[in-house]
Amino acid sequence: MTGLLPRIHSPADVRSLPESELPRLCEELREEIITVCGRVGGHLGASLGAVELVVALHRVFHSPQDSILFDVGHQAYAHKLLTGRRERMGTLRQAGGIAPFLDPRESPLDALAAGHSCTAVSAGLGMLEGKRLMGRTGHVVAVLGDGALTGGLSFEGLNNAGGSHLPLVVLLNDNQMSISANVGAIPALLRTREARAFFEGLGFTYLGPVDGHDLGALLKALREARNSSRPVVVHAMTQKGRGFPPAEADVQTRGHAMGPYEWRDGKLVRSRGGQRTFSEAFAAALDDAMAVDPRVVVVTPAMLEGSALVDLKARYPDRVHDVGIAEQHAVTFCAGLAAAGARPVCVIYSTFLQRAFDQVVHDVCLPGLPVLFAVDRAGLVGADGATHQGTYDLSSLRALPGLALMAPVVGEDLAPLLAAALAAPGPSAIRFPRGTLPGMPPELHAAGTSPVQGARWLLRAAAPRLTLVALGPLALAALEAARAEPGWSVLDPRWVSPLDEPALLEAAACGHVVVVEEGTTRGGLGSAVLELYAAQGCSPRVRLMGMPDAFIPHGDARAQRAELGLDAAGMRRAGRALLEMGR
Ligand SMILES: Cc1ncc(C[n+]2csc(CCOP(=O)(O)OP(=O)(O)O)c2C)c(N)n1
Ligand SMILES: CC(=O)[C@@H](O)[C@H](O)COP(=O)(O)O
Ligand SMILES: [Mg+2]
Repeated sequence: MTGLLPRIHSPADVRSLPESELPRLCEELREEIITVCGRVGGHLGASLGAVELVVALHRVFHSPQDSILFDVGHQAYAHKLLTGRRERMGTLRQAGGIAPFLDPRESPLDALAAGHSCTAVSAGLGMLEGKRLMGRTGHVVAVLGDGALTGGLSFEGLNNAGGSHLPLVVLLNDNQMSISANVGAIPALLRTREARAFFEGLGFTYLGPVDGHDLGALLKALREARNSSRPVVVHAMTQKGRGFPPAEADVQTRGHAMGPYEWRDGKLVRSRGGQRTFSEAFAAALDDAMAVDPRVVVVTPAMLEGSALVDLKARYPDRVHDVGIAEQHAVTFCAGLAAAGARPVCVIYSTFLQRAFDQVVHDVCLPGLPVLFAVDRAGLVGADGATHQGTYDLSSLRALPGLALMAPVVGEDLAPLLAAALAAPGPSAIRFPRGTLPGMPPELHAAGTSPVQGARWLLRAAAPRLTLVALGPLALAALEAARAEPGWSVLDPRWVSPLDEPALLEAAACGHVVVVEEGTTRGGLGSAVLELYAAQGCSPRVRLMGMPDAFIPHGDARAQRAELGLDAAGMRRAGRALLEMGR
């Protein structure tokens, strides 16, 4: 018997199937998602839980005339499979392949470009209003998870939508999970009868709760929602990871995001590498700091798992706070903690910190409060692509008066930098990348990891011709490059703000400086160095290397580094070209 999926190229094909075939279609979608994720990894749990929702949505709504907006987009693999991308799904999250989330540039059936959470209601309402303004018809459905209801932006949208009386359909995919178990009062309220009163109080018609795996019930509720002339919430209860026993059994995340896996002798084998990550090393340093200083508290906006804080939370349940997908709140909550005398550490991905920039400026830096931002996933992140690259933390944080900004080269740098940050009277940030810890090269052993004040020479040429000023782990590639080039020195600036000005002026004395950072070159470390040289009337030849003025898509981070010249070979090429210019 041939499958149904190969015959489905668009939502119209889903609509043309007899309703009795839909359960089989769901089964095939699950099999395909499990197979694809096994090969290439991905957001398995959420996508498995949303299979029936996706099928029912495409059955009831006619996209692209109707717009279906998936919050984040990590739950929408079934949507990708039903919208002409099945044959390319094996390229998911790889360079040039199918995108990790949804993007209208990949398919006109992706109504919303996303990757960050809590945007669907606002964008959906805007689309509905935009269609009205442009004289276009078509329904709009915002599909969001219970996790998205921990974020303020969703509520800004719900407030506006409920007051607008426009017929926005909100499909609430309630699986009781964010990445970890969901947190706070609102998810708890969703489990009670108050859910109806809550949404009705906000101006919505409430339909549910419906079993989100019961196609009949879903189709009925969605048809009713489609026919409504006012805002509607359809509350669907789903199971994250459904249909894949290892995900269903994973109490931590229900298989939220999994690396490639395979079955051997009936058992699932995951290749996790086993090496320690920067996040894990930072969490270990935090553990030590918390043991000796009871003022230290840790705050994460819904990234306990990714930031390796699960064990720390178990050890210090009252001093590690998961505040939900609420970056703005996380930062201002830290400001309050600091104002009360605590030493808060806000562990936050670089890309998600973007959402809380004003809170960093207004609530933390302006009053000069001692909040430490542990900026995880700084730089290239790989398969999550453009929405998740840690591109802007250096250039945005560097601009803030009084904020000390530091970067470790190796894991051994983390504890001394953390100690320095916790001892500082004002705000500070330590940025570190996604991925495993590098080894400690002999030059770093010699230079040492403390004291941490100022820059650190990792290699000093006897007759210097060029200095590589390289931030974070890129200093290791700089060392490799410089070892092969006579007359090249390597300076690890360690602090982007305040800059170690004497060391950077010394770096310029040889006449040629290459500044390397994993962040946008617009306004980052390189710009800071150029500003210093301009202010001091010092004019070496300078080349800036970093992330370009463009959004970098999904791909292998290591390969992308090489493409951008952020490896030893690229630094050698750049340095040589700079020296050539001087001839
Ligand atoms: C602004 C922002 N913060 C954090 C994340 C990381 N993140 C991605 S999915 C997710 C959980 C979302 O939970 P929910 O909306 O309930 O969807 P589910 O995964 O349960 O289907 C989180 C925290 C993000 N994508 N965007
Ligand atoms: C969808 C989302 O935002 C997260 O699941 C993210 O993909 C996690 O990234 P890490 O794998 O780097 O923790
Ligand atoms: Mg959820």
